[in-house]
Amino acid sequence: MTLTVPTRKPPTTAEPVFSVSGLWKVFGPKPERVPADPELSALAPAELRSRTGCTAAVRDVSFDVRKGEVFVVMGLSGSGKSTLVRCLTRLIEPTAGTIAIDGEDVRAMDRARLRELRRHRAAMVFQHFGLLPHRTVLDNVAYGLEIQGVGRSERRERAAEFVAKVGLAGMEKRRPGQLSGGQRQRVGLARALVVDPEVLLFDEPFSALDPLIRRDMQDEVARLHREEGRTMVFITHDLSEALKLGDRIALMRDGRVVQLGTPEEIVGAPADDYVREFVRDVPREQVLTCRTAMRPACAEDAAHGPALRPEATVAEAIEAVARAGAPARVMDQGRCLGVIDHDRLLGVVAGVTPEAPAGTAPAATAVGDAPAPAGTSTAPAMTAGDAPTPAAGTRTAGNAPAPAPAAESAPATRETAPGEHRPAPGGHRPAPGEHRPAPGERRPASEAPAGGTREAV
Ligand SMILES: Nc1ncnc2c1ncn2[C@@H]1O[C@H](COP(=O)(O)OP(=O)(O)OP(=O)(O)O)[C@@H](O)[C@H]1O
Repeated sequence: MTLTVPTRKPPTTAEPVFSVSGLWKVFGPKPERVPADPELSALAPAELRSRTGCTAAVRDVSFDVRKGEVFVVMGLSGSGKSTLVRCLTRLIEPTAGTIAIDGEDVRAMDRARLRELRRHRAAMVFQHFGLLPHRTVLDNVAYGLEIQGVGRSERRERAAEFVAKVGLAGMEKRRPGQLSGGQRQRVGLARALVVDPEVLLFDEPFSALDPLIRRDMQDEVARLHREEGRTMVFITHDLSEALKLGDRIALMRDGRVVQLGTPEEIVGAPADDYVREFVRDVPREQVLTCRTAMRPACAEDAAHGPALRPEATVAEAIEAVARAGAPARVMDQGRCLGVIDHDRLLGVVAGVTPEAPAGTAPAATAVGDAPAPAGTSTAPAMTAGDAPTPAAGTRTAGNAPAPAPAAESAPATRETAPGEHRPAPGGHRPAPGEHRPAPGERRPASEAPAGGTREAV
């Protein structure tokens, strides 16, 4: 699998735009009895179908989409992705549960309010974007403004701005038939963007595009997100697309969200065998970060070696360590959080957690980024008081790793306290002076992805 996962900002903890709780969508006769009856709601999909004739496309799903994040809904065909996202704006009527946008109850909205929701607040970009064939590119983009009643000259001016923004300047007068598939998709994107929605909902927008154009469009979405910080919900069944674009990923199976977390959490700590199978071929070094891979620093290595940010990928660390010929320091605001050496790098690539080198004492030290001049005393070794302390509610050393969260209700992500060592997702948090592989984190070498499947960033 080729993967180009950008170094990303830590996941936002901003307030939710969408809040979804206990959501069900059941197709079939008398659908509301399924979520209401614990016996029926516990049935496996095939049994539910044979006993009731119903399909539970979405089963008791809860999550928040936070302001400014790209929230990816991923899963195999038929897992319920489209149904779930269509429920958000009631393009499909939910059977049970609650949905709120900015605190407003979506299920209580009347038709006019719903229309307003779909036109102004949560615009959908479809795979088949339904461009109007007899209109020019400019008029297709302006269409969304036209239904909003914006005057002709203003809407043409704004449309031209968004045509340029998606890289189609000069093509304003063409008709959709004179465009390639990728260009048409850009028109669809500009048409959704021009109405300035709070949230963009993408339903597998690029799955019909050939791989190169697809990558182009993914980059376009990533760029727009970077520049505008717009909240996006993005459906895909393509893992590399999910890892590339998603700040967080909800992985669906048979209508349920089986895991919700950052790409790093999904790849580093699959919640079950299904997720593990999904992420098996992912080049871990391109997803896992230095914060996850590092070991505690000793006093002497806290002052030497190349400096990396905690969010840098292990792939970046491999390059830095190879160039310097020495372990890299993971630095945050002048503080050495830990060290990444060859053992750690190999451990990530092989999918195993290396044992600590004998005698390694952890040292989290407040030192400058610049290496200490030769002959000066190195930074002081960490005192007990400096020890990275787990934030309240997190695991402490020695605890078995908590199973990765099955849904939003579990703490899929959390902010890291300043100076705190963030544990490998599902992995281990070493106690001071201790290195222990986390149970369940160690993968047998036979399971490690073959070297041949990996490609450089
Ligand atoms: N109108 C409907 N009536 C009955 N069953 C439906 C209906 N729409 C969807 N389903 C069923 O609900 C389940 C989820 O479908 P959905 O389209 O949400 O999945 P998906 O993950 O988006 O799939 P894909 O990736 O193929 O688009 C499937 O079993 C599907 O057959």
